[in-house]
Amino acid sequence: MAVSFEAKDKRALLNKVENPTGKNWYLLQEVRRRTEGQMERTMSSVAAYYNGKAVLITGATGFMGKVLMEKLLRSSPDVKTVYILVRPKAGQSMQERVASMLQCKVFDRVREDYPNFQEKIKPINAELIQPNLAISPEDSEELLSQVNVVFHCAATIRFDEPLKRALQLNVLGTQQLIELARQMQKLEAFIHISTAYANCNQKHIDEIIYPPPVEPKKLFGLVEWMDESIIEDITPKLIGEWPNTYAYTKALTEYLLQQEKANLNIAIIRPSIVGASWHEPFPGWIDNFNGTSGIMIAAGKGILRTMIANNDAVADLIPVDVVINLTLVAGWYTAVHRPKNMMVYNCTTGGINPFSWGEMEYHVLSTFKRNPLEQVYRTPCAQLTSNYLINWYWIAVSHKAPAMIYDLYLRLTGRKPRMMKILDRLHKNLMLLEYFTTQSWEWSSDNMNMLMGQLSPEDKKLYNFDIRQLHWSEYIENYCLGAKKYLLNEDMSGIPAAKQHLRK
Ligand SMILES: CCCCCCCCCCCCCCCCCC(=O)SCCNC(=O)CCNC(=O)[C@H](O)C(C)(C)COP(=O)(O)OP(=O)(O)OC[C@H]1O[C@@H](n2cnc3c(N)ncnc32)[C@H](O)[C@@H]1OP(=O)(O)O
Ligand SMILES: NC(=O)C1=CN([C@@H]2O[C@H](COP(=O)(O)OP(=O)(O)OC[C@H]3O[C@@H](n4cnc5c(N)ncnc54)[C@H](OP(=O)(O)O)[C@@H]3O)[C@@H](O)[C@H]2O)C=CC1
Repeated sequence: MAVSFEAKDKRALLNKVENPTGKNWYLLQEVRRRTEGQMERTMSSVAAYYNGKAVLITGATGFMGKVLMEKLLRSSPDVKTVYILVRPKAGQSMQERVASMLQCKVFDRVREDYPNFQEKIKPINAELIQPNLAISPEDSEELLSQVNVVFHCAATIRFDEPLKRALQLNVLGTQQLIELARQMQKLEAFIHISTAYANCNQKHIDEIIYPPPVEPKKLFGLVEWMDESIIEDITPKLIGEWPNTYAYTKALTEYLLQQEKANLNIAIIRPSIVGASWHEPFPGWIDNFNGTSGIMIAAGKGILRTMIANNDAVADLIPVDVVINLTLVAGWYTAVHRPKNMMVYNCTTGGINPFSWGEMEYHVLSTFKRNPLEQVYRTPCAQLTSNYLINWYWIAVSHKAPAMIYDLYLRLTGRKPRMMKILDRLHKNLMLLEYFTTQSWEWSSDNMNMLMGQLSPEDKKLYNFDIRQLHWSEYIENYCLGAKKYLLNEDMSGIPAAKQHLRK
């Protein structure tokens, strides 16, 4: 439905209509939603700031990059250009990748509001681990003369990434981007996305940069000349207290940014475990199986029956739209207020609106019992335990034994056995996540609160990151339904059949 509108007139019109009903009600709700959105935009300092600006985003094809791009284009439709660094991948050229990405559901809202939004996007062929980011001289020249704000989201987020590759991409890639940023003539802000777990060797994490055990630059030489297998061998010694190469390289990157900052206006955003959208662009929107989502689905499918987690530990989940709203506001604040020191924003929920793994278990299972996934393997029924012996027992009884029987049945009916393979992957996944599900951390959030205090009432609504308003039960329900819809492509109309299958 294409609705064109002029905000003030439509608002006046809407106020005259009393108690609309039926079809009109939906139409008027739609007009009201858009009108209010437009009025907020016209009064918003943050949205106004990005209008007319050239913005560069790395990692735009990723989970958070897509949400960032969508929100930026929807809230500041007059943004001058959104440059995105994209590499060719899996036999697809950069252009093909961007074209298929823009078809994604995540862009439906901006597509509806601004059908020509793609015209603002300018993809740049780039590969972060290549010298000079493999950007052509012409593209480089354009970026240097145009870009006002950089959002650096690209990273490898795999916990099992070999150290060499994680260093090359997360640390060296950022170093190269900073070198490029230093030459940008109109640069006003550089926003780096880190992780709240970069300093997970600390129990209380302040909004400061902690010195890493080794100078990042000392490791650069190592990456260049040392054989990959030798680096693998010394990885546990090098990463020390860190649980994986991902968190370790993110810590090194933060320190590197502080060292390389010079006169750049840099801010660091540290989100905790980023989950599906709370509201925008759609409640429950998610597009990957990382971290929580894959485990939720395994529980919903009845495959996961036991896992190591402390029921009382804080599950520091943060919705992706909250992170993106905070990121856009931080970009505005950094550019306009130019804080003297590099600001770090811990973007977490635990200290403000805590939620535990035990509560998570309850809400996930309850949602999937009411709204089953299609073709479930067994009834969703999982338990979290911190007792390794109990967990080991349930793995044998409730994971492996039924999987062996099921695989035998598949073999006997002429099909390929697959359940043990799925379980092996799940167990590897759970082992890597265990570090995060058995402990709690405390993050200070003074800078996030300060940022909220800087916002006008309109900006607070348009860029909402006030997680005190988050109702966990509702959020987790939407998250599970979003995983069903957007990850597994299951239609809600299939729920009665799924329920019948579950009963069988
Ligand atoms: C009772 C319920 C209670 C619920 C409790 C939930 C508890 C969750 C705990 C979460 C803790 C998370 C802590 C994270 C904290 C750090 C936050 C950050 O900064 S970290 C930033 C966040 N970083 C992270 O979270 C990274 C964590 N993950 C990793 O590092 C890796 O995934 C891995 C090493 C664990 C497994 O690697 P590997 O074995 O190689 O497997 P791949 O992954 O490569 O997937 C291969 C293919 O399978 C596909 N697929 C996957 N799952 C499912 C599924 N369930 N179905 C269907 N399909 C699935 C997948 O799409 C892929 O397809 P394709 O692309 O090939 O077509
Ligand atoms: N998801 C989470 O739970 C959390 C994420 N973060 C941080 O947020 C940021 C974004 O994470 P998220 O969106 O989840 O991650 P994704 O894995 O979804 O996206 C990663 C992005 O980085 C790009 N990228 C990876 N390698 C290269 C390369 N060599 N050259 C160019 N681009 C590359 C990917 O491009 P391509 O499509 O080509 O692979 C993709 O666009 C990261 O910095 C991460 O550390 C922080 C806390 C939690």
